[in-house]
Amino acid sequence: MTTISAEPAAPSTPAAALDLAGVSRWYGNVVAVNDVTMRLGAGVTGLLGPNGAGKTTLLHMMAGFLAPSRGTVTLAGEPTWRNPAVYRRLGLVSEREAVHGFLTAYEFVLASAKLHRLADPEAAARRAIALVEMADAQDRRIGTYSKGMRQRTRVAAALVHDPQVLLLDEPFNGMDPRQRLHMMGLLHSLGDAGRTILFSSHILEEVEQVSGTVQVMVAGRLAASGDFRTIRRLMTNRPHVFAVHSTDDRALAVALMAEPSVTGVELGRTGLTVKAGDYGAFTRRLPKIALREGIRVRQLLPEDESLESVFSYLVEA
Ligand SMILES: Nc1ncnc2c1ncn2[C@@H]1O[C@H](COP(=O)(O)OP(=O)(O)OP(=O)(O)O)[C@@H](O)[C@H]1O
Repeated sequence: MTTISAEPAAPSTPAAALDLAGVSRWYGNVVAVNDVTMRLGAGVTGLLGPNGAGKTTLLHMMAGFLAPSRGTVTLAGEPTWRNPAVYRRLGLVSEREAVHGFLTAYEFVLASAKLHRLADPEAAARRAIALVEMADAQDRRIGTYSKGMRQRTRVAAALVHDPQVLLLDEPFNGMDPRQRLHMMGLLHSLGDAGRTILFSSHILEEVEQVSGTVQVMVAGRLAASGDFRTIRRLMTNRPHVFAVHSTDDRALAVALMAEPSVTGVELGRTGLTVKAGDYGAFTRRLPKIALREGIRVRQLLPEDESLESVFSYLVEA
């Protein structure tokens, strides 16, 4: 993990909890967020879920940009929707946001400071830029920056008013590994300084590396939440599904049913569908069983490895 040399200042007021109580949001017939209840406190939380799970909608409701159709989002007890007092305590880095390439980072962040009507916008812009380690490049045009530098500039703009809560929508998208590490270090140090940081991602590894706590969303619902080790265990211990075809599927099915690593076998027209609790144990055992039974395995294909299926397992669990 890279370390951030500029010591991030703690927010001027301590972090307050962001509370979601029975929050739903629908667009016509589409239920984007369905009855989500969660509490976020100081530190880094990852919001994990496949595309379309409702992460962006949830973040926008948290930030007060979107009204919940039902339920409430509150920061330290105050609703975030239509509440300018709360906007001063929150920052949002949205997923896609065009930044004028002809501006310098300093000009861009300064504009954000002025929008917030800060007493000393110049000092606030310089402080936020130092926090994301962009001071050296702050007078260059944004058009000349790398993706990671542009992203850090947007984080600086969202931090310029020293918010207690920072929400980031897919901040690692399109970054190379070095830029990722840098951004991870930055989020860590902001969280360690007492801010409430929530970032969304559809990649478990990303969330694992940055956050202590993970909230998993699937199809608008909160499917799981907890420490990343618990989430990882839930995801890797799920049953794996394999398509198996051999010279004698019927005999192989009988032999497999006696195997402890196998939790289900189905004989179909094109072969067997086998469910196994442990991926490694099953793939090691199968050739041995086939040899013992005098059967030749013609095909072994894992069937169920899409991200969506992993997530839907969590919903069913
Ligand atoms: N303005 C809108 N009008 C209609 N449907 C919408 C609107 N915004 C989002 N949706 C739908 O709500 C659901 C959740 O979308 P959302 O963007 O919140 O998910 P997400 O997890 O952020 O996914 P992604 O990472 O792909 O942005 C999707 O089915 C999406 O099509």
